[in-house]
Formats: sequence, C-alpha cells, structure tokens
Amino acid sequence: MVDAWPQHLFMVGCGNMAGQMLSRWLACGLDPASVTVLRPSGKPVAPGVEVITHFPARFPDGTALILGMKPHQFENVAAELAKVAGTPTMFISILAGTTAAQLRAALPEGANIVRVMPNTPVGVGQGVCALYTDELTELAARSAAEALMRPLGLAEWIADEAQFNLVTALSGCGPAYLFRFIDALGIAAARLGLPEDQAARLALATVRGASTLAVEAGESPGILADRVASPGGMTREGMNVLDAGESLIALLTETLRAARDRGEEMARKA
Ligand SMILES: NC(=O)C1=CN([C@@H]2O[C@H](COP(=O)(O)OP(=O)(O)OC[C@H]3O[C@@H](n4cnc5c(N)ncnc54)[C@H](O)[C@@H]3O)[C@@H](O)[C@H]2O)C=CC1
Ligand SMILES: O=C(O)[C@@H]1CCC=N1
Repeated sequence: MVDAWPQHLFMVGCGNMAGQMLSRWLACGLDPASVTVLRPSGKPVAPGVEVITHFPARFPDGTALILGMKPHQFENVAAELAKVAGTPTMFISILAGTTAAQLRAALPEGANIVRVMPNTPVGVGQGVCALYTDELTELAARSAAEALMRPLGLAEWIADEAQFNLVTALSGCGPAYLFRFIDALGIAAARLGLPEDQAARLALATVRGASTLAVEAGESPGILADRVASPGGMTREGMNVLDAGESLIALLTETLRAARDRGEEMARKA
C-alpha cells in the first residue's frame, strides 16, 4: 500500500497514538525489522520490532524519525537527539501544539520537518492525518511523509499553520467527542428506561451504521437527517431539541474552541 517505506523508522515514544500508527503500518506491510522504538519502559510493542530505552550512538542510514512522546518531553528529547550521530531524512512530529518553528529551533539545522496530526482510528485505517510543513522542508520529504500517512486513512495538508490547533481540535480530538456522544446516547436512553447494556449496544450500532451510511450515501448529512425525519413524526420532535437555538452547534463550537485554545496555550508555554 506504500510504494516506498522509509529505509528505517525510528519512533520516539509509542503510546496510545504512535502505537496505533505503527500497528496500521505493520498491518499494511511495513517490515518490523526496519523499525526501532525508543520508550523508557522498554516494553515490547510488536513482534520483530526493536525496542530500546536509550538513544543509540548513531541513527541507521535512511532513518525517518517520529516524535511520538508528549509535547512537554520535547525539550529533553531534542537535547538527547542532538548527541546522536547521523541526521534523519525527516522528522515527523505528532506533538499537539508544538509549532514548526519550535521544532526547527531545537532540531538540527536544515532538517526536514513535517507536523502530522493523526487520530486514533488510524489503527483501523480510518483515521485522519492533517499535515503541515514549512518552506524549508524538501519536496521529497514532504511526499514521503504524505505517502507514509496514506494507509492510515484520510491525509490532508493544512496550508496555514495558524489553523493547525483548530484542525487538531476537530480531527485529532474528535474521536473522543464521538466516543462521548455514543456514551451519552446510551445513557440518555437508559435514563428514560431502557436496560443500560441494551441501550449502550443500540447506541453504538446506531452510530456505526449512521457514520458508514454518511460516508457511502453520497448525500450530505443534512439530507440524510431529513430522510429519517418524517414530517410530523418522532425524529423531527427530537431534532427540534438539538436544533433549538443551534444548541448542538453552539456546544460543539465551545468544545472545539476550548481544545484549540489549549493547543495555543501549550505552544506559548513551550
Ligand atoms: N492520543 C491521541 O489521540 C493523540 C495524541 N497526539 C499526540 O501524540 C503524542 C503522544 O500522545 P499519547 O500517545 O496519547 O501519549 P502516551 O502517554 O500514550 O504515549 C507517550 C509515549 O511516550 C513515551 N515516552 C515518555 N517519555 C519519553 C521520553 N523521554 N522519550 C521517549 N519516549 C518517551 C512513553 O513511554 C509512551 O510510550 C502527544 O504528543 C500528543 O499530542 C496526537 C494526536 C492524537
Ligand atoms: O489531547 C491531546 O492533547 C492530544 C491532541 C489530539 C488528541 N490528543
């Protein structure tokens, strides 16, 4: 699925997010012998993948490096990286809030740097990866980064880095909001009298079916909603509650605003 995997993939940190990326790449044919994971716990990540607890003396030739730890660990990691011989062909950062300029200031001069904002559904090949790079990154590195993200789901470049935190709030954080919605739908039905486990089951299956239909129908979600809502029927009454004063849109606007603003605050603190 990927024409040319990186000669070597070096992952700094491999937790909830980077772990999902790696799992999908391995499922798509990435050779585990071409991957090194650095993680302080030293816990294995997948059969055949080398796990180390400290940086090596030199990076293997043709190394693409993924920064997959927490944003606040970047400063320490960059200091350690500076001691390793051999410059990676590119640095891919999935760190929320950390800007290209902040990455560039701490990474080797002239490095190819690509910011990627993935989300956890990449593990099932249905994620979103937003990409951003600056003009100093070579075209070949830009293409290689995009090719690497393609098997993970939708990969889209963001032209203006100022929008990266908003994109993060939408697609990076989005799965969490959807998981909350699934829970809330089930809890609401349980509060109204359905057995809890049955409500949770029906809510999950409803969300799965509706999102698959939304993807496959070739119609807007608005039209699909209208097709459920018979005039004078039950759905319309329910949607009137969601639509009153645009309450759902207002709630989500505040949700995305809070997440986006936190990204900006994280960047200021770095
Ligand atoms: N969880 C998510 O859905 C998303 C997370 N991200 C970004 O992914 C990054 C990681 O987040 P999670 O996977 O959720 O966190 P996590 O806590 O699950 O994983 C962090 C990993 O970093 C490792 N680590 C800790 N200190 C380290 C060090 N000094 N050197 C190398 N590795 C170290 C840990 O062992 C762990 O494997 C963050 O920068 C976050 O902003 C981006 C998009 C979505
Ligand atoms: O919560 C976070 O900061 C990261 C960024 C996107 C999803 N998780």
